[in-house]
Amino acid sequence: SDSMMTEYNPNYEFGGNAISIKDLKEIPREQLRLVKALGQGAFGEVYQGFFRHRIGDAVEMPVAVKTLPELSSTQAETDFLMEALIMSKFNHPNIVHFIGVCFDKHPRFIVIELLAGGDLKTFLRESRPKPDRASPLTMKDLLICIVDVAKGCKYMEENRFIHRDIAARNCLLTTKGPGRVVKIADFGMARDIYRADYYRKGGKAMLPIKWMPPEAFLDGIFTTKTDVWSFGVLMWEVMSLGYMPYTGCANREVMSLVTSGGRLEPPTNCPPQLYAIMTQCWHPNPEERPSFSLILERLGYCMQDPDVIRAPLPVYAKPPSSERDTT
Ligand SMILES: C[C@@H](Oc1cc(-c2cccc(S(C)(=O)=O)c2)cnc1N)c1cc(F)ccc1N1NC=CN1
Repeated sequence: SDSMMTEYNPNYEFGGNAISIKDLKEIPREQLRLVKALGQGAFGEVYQGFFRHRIGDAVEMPVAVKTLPELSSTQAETDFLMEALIMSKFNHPNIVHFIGVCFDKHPRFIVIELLAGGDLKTFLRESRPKPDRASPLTMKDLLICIVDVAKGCKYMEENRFIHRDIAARNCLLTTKGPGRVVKIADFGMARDIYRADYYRKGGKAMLPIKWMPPEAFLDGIFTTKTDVWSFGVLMWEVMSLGYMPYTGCANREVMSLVTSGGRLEPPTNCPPQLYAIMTQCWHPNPEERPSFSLILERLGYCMQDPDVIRAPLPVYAKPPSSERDTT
């Protein structure tokens, strides 16, 4: 057997028990059918495909397949394994469902549920009001997206798992249409840090500075309150329909702005009750930031508040020329 099976077999501990590679569900490759590329993941191409539970089954389940290129470093192999271990332990409706792996030989695959609505950031940008049509979304739709992510975050908080990269780009939708459910679907940052006790991908360039609190980018301190800060930025992303936070600012400018108390402005038409939750998530003192269970409670009140629910979404306004989107 090759390096994946022998040299690197890091154990992973989640919610009290340790697991390792042997606990991962191995899928026979013949039960998988890759159809089309969805885009580049952190390692290699991500494909849309189908998974047949049993050979001969007529029913095929749509899946997303993360691939690890054959010529990958040992580090990448370990990271890939760690990501599978992390995802395999979650069990929550607002966290992407892990199906299994093909680790018997190259190319290695991680198979997860396919969320046909694509990522949340793209969905928000596509849902902006256009000159010829108002946004198809209501304030309630946006609030439901935010509540879905908060539920996933609450589950991670309860299991003392720190995600480190909560952002609209890392969330997916079951569908773009009504009844959509948002799920947290990318654990790359947590995987990197879990495996190495410092962030090794090379300096600040790789860090999601605009989603990080001061204690994280200044002192490398990460707790569940780090995810609370990032969740506040995700709320801002949703309410602005997918704008890049701190539009036009470089990471260094954001770091000095935020450390001197500067914060994101309320998005157009954002109900003050929602902006209040965002600013609580951005409290300079991590302990003063609300827990995800408290955030969910406050979001619940917003869902019951007609002033919030009935607030209109912004009508068509030419995006500011400086709204350069670089993610
Ligand atoms: C790994 C990948 O996972 C998925 C992507 C899409 C998915 C992503 C985009 C578009 C479509 S779709 C609407 O064409 O079916 C489906 C659907 N389901 C997934 N499980 C992913 C998870 C994320 F949290 C964020 C982005 C991506 N990727 N990776 C490569 C492209 N996106």
